[in-house]
Amino acid sequence: MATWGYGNDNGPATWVKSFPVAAGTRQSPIDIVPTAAKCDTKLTENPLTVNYSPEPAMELCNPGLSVKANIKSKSVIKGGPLEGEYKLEQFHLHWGSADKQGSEHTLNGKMFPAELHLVHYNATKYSSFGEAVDKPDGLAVFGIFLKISDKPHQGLKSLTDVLSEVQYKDKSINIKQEYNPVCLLPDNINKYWTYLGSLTTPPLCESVTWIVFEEPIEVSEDQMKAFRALCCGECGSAPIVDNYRPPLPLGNRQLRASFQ
Ligand SMILES: Cc1ccn(O)c(=O)c1
Ligand SMILES: [Zn+2]
Repeated sequence: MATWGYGNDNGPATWVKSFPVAAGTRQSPIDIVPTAAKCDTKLTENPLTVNYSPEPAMELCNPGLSVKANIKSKSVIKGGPLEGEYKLEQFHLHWGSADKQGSEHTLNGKMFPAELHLVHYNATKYSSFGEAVDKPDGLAVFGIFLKISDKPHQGLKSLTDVLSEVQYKDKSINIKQEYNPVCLLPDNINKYWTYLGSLTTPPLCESVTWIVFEEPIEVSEDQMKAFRALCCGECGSAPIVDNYRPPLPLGNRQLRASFQ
Protein backbone atom coordinates (compact mmCIF):
# COMPACT_ATOMS: atom_id res chain seq x y z
CA MET A 1 0.00 0.00 0.00
CA ALA A 2 1.38 3.39 -0.99
CA THR A 3 2.21 5.28 2.17
CA TRP A 4 0.28 8.49 2.73
CA GLY A 5 2.02 11.84 2.49
CA TYR A 6 1.50 15.35 1.15
CA GLY A 7 2.43 14.86 -2.52
CA ASN A 8 0.13 14.84 -5.54
CA ASP A 9 -0.20 11.04 -5.54
CA ASN A 10 -0.52 10.42 -1.79
CA GLY A 11 -1.72 13.73 -0.34
CA PRO A 12 -4.81 14.72 1.72
CA ALA A 13 -7.27 14.32 -1.19
CA THR A 14 -6.24 10.64 -1.55
CA TRP A 15 -6.34 9.65 2.12
CA VAL A 16 -10.05 8.72 2.08
CA LYS A 17 -9.24 5.65 -0.06
CA SER A 18 -7.34 3.97 2.77
CA PHE A 19 -8.96 5.92 5.63
CA PRO A 20 -12.71 6.35 4.94
CA VAL A 21 -13.15 8.39 8.17
CA ALA A 22 -11.46 11.21 6.19
CA ALA A 23 -15.00 11.88 4.93
CA GLY A 24 -16.40 11.86 8.49
CA THR A 25 -18.37 14.53 10.35
CA ARG A 26 -15.75 15.55 12.92
CA GLN A 27 -12.60 15.97 10.85
CA SER A 28 -9.75 18.44 11.41
CA PRO A 29 -8.45 20.99 10.77
CA ILE A 30 -11.17 23.62 10.27
CA ASP A 31 -11.27 27.28 9.34
CA ILE A 32 -11.81 29.22 12.58
CA VAL A 33 -14.30 32.05 12.12
CA PRO A 34 -14.28 33.92 15.45
CA THR A 35 -17.65 35.63 14.80
CA ALA A 36 -19.22 32.17 14.39
CA ALA A 37 -17.82 30.93 17.71
CA LYS A 38 -20.11 30.77 20.75
CA CYS A 39 -18.58 32.28 23.87
CA ASP A 40 -19.10 29.68 26.59
CA THR A 41 -18.63 30.86 30.18
CA LYS A 42 -18.40 27.22 31.33
CA LEU A 43 -14.91 27.27 29.79
CA THR A 44 -13.78 30.03 32.11
CA GLU A 45 -15.60 28.79 35.24
CA ASN A 46 -13.24 25.82 35.07
CA PRO A 47 -10.07 27.40 33.68
CA LEU A 48 -7.71 25.41 31.49
CA THR A 49 -4.77 24.39 33.69
CA VAL A 50 -1.33 23.34 32.45
CA ASN A 51 1.10 21.47 34.72
CA TYR A 52 4.09 20.65 32.55
CA SER A 53 7.33 19.23 33.96
CA PRO A 54 10.93 19.50 32.70
CA GLU A 55 12.13 16.70 30.42
CA PRO A 56 15.64 15.69 31.54
CA ALA A 57 16.75 14.44 28.08
CA MET A 58 13.94 15.06 25.63
CA GLU A 59 13.99 12.84 22.54
CA LEU A 60 13.67 14.71 19.24
CA CYS A 61 13.13 12.67 16.09
CA ASN A 62 12.44 12.94 12.36
CA PRO A 63 9.69 10.41 11.53
CA GLY A 64 9.84 11.59 7.90
CA LEU A 65 6.84 13.91 7.64
CA SER A 66 7.43 16.25 10.57
CA VAL A 67 9.75 16.68 13.55
CA LYS A 68 8.50 15.23 16.85
CA ALA A 69 9.50 15.38 20.51
CA ASN A 70 8.47 12.37 22.60
CA ILE A 71 7.60 13.17 26.23
CA LYS A 72 8.40 10.87 29.16
CA SER A 73 7.81 13.07 32.22
CA LYS A 74 4.42 13.69 33.80
CA SER A 75 3.11 16.80 32.07
CA VAL A 76 -0.65 17.15 32.37
CA ILE A 77 -3.53 19.48 31.53
CA LYS A 78 -7.13 19.71 32.77
CA GLY A 79 -10.10 22.05 32.85
CA GLY A 80 -11.58 24.18 30.10
CA PRO A 81 -13.46 21.78 27.79
CA LEU A 82 -11.75 18.74 29.31
CA GLU A 83 -13.09 16.19 31.79
CA GLY A 84 -10.33 14.45 33.63
CA GLU A 85 -6.58 14.83 33.26
CA TYR A 86 -4.81 14.59 29.92
CA LYS A 87 -1.11 13.67 29.76
CA LEU A 88 1.35 15.16 27.22
CA GLU A 89 2.55 12.40 24.86
CA GLN A 90 4.39 14.28 22.12
CA PHE A 91 4.57 17.54 20.22
CA HIS A 92 5.33 18.22 16.55
CA LEU A 93 4.78 20.88 13.91
CA HIS A 94 3.29 21.49 10.47
CA TRP A 95 4.85 24.15 8.23
CA GLY A 96 4.94 25.60 4.71
CA SER A 97 7.48 25.92 1.93
CA ALA A 98 6.90 29.68 2.26
CA ASP A 99 5.55 31.99 4.98
CA LYS A 100 2.20 32.38 3.20
CA GLN A 101 1.19 28.81 4.10
CA GLY A 102 1.87 26.01 6.56
CA SER A 103 -0.71 25.98 9.33
CA GLU A 104 -3.55 23.45 9.40
CA HIS A 105 -6.19 25.50 11.16
CA THR A 106 -6.85 28.82 9.45
CA LEU A 107 -8.20 32.03 10.97
CA ASN A 108 -10.85 33.68 8.82
CA GLY A 109 -9.29 31.82 5.89
CA LYS A 110 -5.77 32.98 6.71
CA MET A 111 -2.94 30.47 6.95
CA PHE A 112 0.00 31.01 9.31
CA PRO A 113 3.54 29.91 8.37
CA ALA A 114 3.34 26.99 10.80
CA GLU A 115 1.32 25.34 13.58
CA LEU A 116 2.60 23.57 16.70
CA HIS A 117 0.62 20.61 18.05
CA LEU A 118 1.00 19.41 21.65
CA VAL A 119 -0.73 16.03 21.81
CA HIS A 120 -2.22 14.79 25.10
CA TYR A 121 -4.22 11.64 25.93
CA ASN A 122 -6.97 11.13 28.52
CA ALA A 123 -4.95 9.52 31.32
CA THR A 124 -7.98 9.48 33.63
CA LYS A 125 -9.85 7.01 31.41
CA TYR A 126 -7.14 5.28 29.38
CA SER A 127 -3.82 3.65 30.27
CA SER A 128 -1.85 4.71 27.18
CA PHE A 129 -1.89 6.94 24.12
CA GLY A 130 -2.40 3.83 21.99
CA GLU A 131 -5.55 2.92 23.88
CA ALA A 132 -6.90 6.49 23.81
CA VAL A 133 -6.09 7.36 20.17
CA ASP A 134 -9.35 6.06 18.69
CA LYS A 135 -11.78 6.98 21.53
CA PRO A 136 -14.12 9.98 21.14
CA ASP A 137 -12.75 11.53 24.38
CA GLY A 138 -9.29 10.06 23.96
CA LEU A 139 -7.09 13.01 22.97
CA ALA A 140 -6.68 16.74 23.53
CA VAL A 141 -4.39 18.68 21.19
CA PHE A 142 -3.15 22.26 21.67
CA GLY A 143 -2.91 24.09 18.35
CA ILE A 144 -0.55 27.06 18.46
CA PHE A 145 -0.06 29.35 15.45
CA LEU A 146 3.47 30.47 14.59
CA LYS A 147 4.05 33.93 13.12
CA ILE A 148 7.26 35.51 11.83
CA SER A 149 9.08 38.13 13.90
CA ASP A 150 12.62 39.47 13.76
CA LYS A 151 13.52 37.68 17.00
CA PRO A 152 13.88 33.90 17.35
CA HIS A 153 11.59 32.06 19.76
CA GLN A 154 13.88 31.18 22.67
CA GLY A 155 11.94 28.05 23.65
CA LEU A 156 12.02 26.67 20.10
CA LYS A 157 15.67 27.70 19.69
CA SER A 158 16.84 24.70 21.77
CA LEU A 159 15.21 22.59 19.04
CA THR A 160 15.84 24.60 15.86
CA ASP A 161 19.54 24.86 16.75
CA VAL A 162 19.89 21.05 16.57
CA LEU A 163 17.49 20.16 13.74
CA SER A 164 20.50 19.52 11.50
CA GLU A 165 21.23 16.50 13.70
CA VAL A 166 17.87 14.94 12.78
CA GLN A 167 17.91 16.08 9.16
CA TYR A 168 17.22 12.62 7.79
CA LYS A 169 14.32 10.21 8.37
CA ASP A 170 14.51 8.01 11.49
CA LYS A 171 17.29 10.11 13.01
CA SER A 172 16.78 10.99 16.68
CA ILE A 173 18.76 12.84 19.34
CA ASN A 174 18.33 13.73 23.00
CA ILE A 175 18.21 17.39 23.95
CA LYS A 176 21.03 17.69 26.49
CA GLN A 177 19.69 20.57 28.54
CA GLU A 178 16.57 19.96 30.63
CA TYR A 179 13.57 21.14 28.56
CA ASN A 180 10.16 22.20 29.86
CA PRO A 181 7.59 22.30 27.01
CA VAL A 182 5.72 25.05 28.90
CA CYS A 183 8.16 27.45 27.14
CA LEU A 184 6.30 26.73 23.89
CA LEU A 185 2.93 28.07 25.07
CA PRO A 186 1.76 31.59 24.28
CA ASP A 187 1.67 34.05 27.21
CA ASN A 188 -2.11 34.09 27.34
CA ILE A 189 -3.60 30.57 27.36
CA ASN A 190 -7.00 31.81 28.54
CA LYS A 191 -8.08 32.85 25.04
CA TYR A 192 -8.74 29.85 22.82
CA TRP A 193 -11.29 28.21 20.54
CA THR A 194 -12.32 24.61 21.12
CA TYR A 195 -14.24 22.04 19.07
CA LEU A 196 -14.49 18.28 18.61
CA GLY A 197 -12.29 17.04 15.76
CA SER A 198 -9.75 14.50 14.65
CA LEU A 199 -6.11 13.70 14.03
CA THR A 200 -5.00 15.71 10.98
CA THR A 201 -2.95 12.79 9.63
CA PRO A 202 -3.93 9.19 9.00
CA PRO A 203 -5.52 7.29 10.69
CA LEU A 204 -7.55 10.55 11.15
CA CYS A 205 -9.31 9.16 14.27
CA GLU A 206 -12.19 11.36 15.45
CA SER A 207 -10.81 11.40 18.97
CA VAL A 208 -9.50 14.94 19.50
CA THR A 209 -10.79 17.80 21.62
CA TRP A 210 -8.99 20.68 19.88
CA ILE A 211 -7.84 23.72 21.83
CA VAL A 212 -6.50 26.37 19.43
CA PHE A 213 -4.99 29.42 21.12
CA GLU A 214 -5.75 32.90 19.86
CA GLU A 215 -2.25 34.20 20.62
CA PRO A 216 0.44 32.98 18.20
CA ILE A 217 4.05 32.39 19.24
CA GLU A 218 6.69 34.34 17.33
CA VAL A 219 9.59 32.69 15.48
CA SER A 220 12.32 34.02 13.20
CA GLU A 221 12.69 33.40 9.47
CA ASP A 222 15.91 31.51 10.22
CA GLN A 223 13.98 29.16 12.48
CA MET A 224 11.47 28.54 9.67
CA LYS A 225 14.38 27.81 7.33
CA ALA A 226 15.67 25.24 9.83
CA PHE A 227 12.34 23.37 9.69
CA ARG A 228 12.34 23.54 5.87
CA ALA A 229 15.82 21.97 5.76
CA LEU A 230 14.56 18.71 7.28
CA CYS A 231 14.38 15.83 4.78
CA CYS A 232 11.61 13.26 4.18
CA GLY A 233 14.15 10.45 3.73
CA GLU A 234 17.89 9.96 3.57
CA CYS A 235 20.50 12.36 2.20
CA GLY A 236 19.32 13.93 -1.03
CA SER A 237 15.60 13.29 -0.36
CA ALA A 238 12.94 16.00 -0.67
CA PRO A 239 12.60 18.63 2.10
CA ILE A 240 9.76 18.32 4.58
CA VAL A 241 7.53 21.26 3.61
CA ASP A 242 3.77 21.85 3.23
CA ASN A 243 3.03 18.95 5.60
CA TYR A 244 -0.41 20.38 6.37
CA ARG A 245 -3.94 19.14 5.72
CA PRO A 246 -6.28 21.86 4.37
CA PRO A 247 -9.41 22.68 6.41
CA LEU A 248 -12.53 20.48 6.43
CA PRO A 249 -16.18 21.61 6.86
CA LEU A 250 -17.27 22.43 10.42
CA GLY A 251 -20.66 20.88 9.56
CA ASN A 252 -23.05 20.67 12.54
CA ARG A 253 -20.28 21.17 15.08
CA GLN A 254 -20.28 24.03 17.56
CA LEU A 255 -17.09 26.09 17.72
CA ARG A 256 -16.78 27.49 21.25
CA ALA A 257 -14.65 30.40 22.44
CA SER A 258 -13.27 30.91 25.93
CA PHE A 259 -13.47 34.67 25.42
CA GLN A 260 -15.68 37.39 23.97
C1 LIG B 1 -1.74 12.13 17.28
C2 LIG B 1 -1.49 13.11 16.17
C3 LIG B 1 -0.89 12.68 14.99
C4 LIG B 1 -0.64 13.61 13.98
N1 LIG B 1 -0.96 14.92 14.14
O1 LIG B 1 -0.71 15.83 13.16
C5 LIG B 1 -1.55 15.37 15.28
O2 LIG B 1 -1.78 16.58 15.34
C6 LIG B 1 -1.83 14.43 16.32
ZN1 LIG C 1 -0.33 17.68 14.05
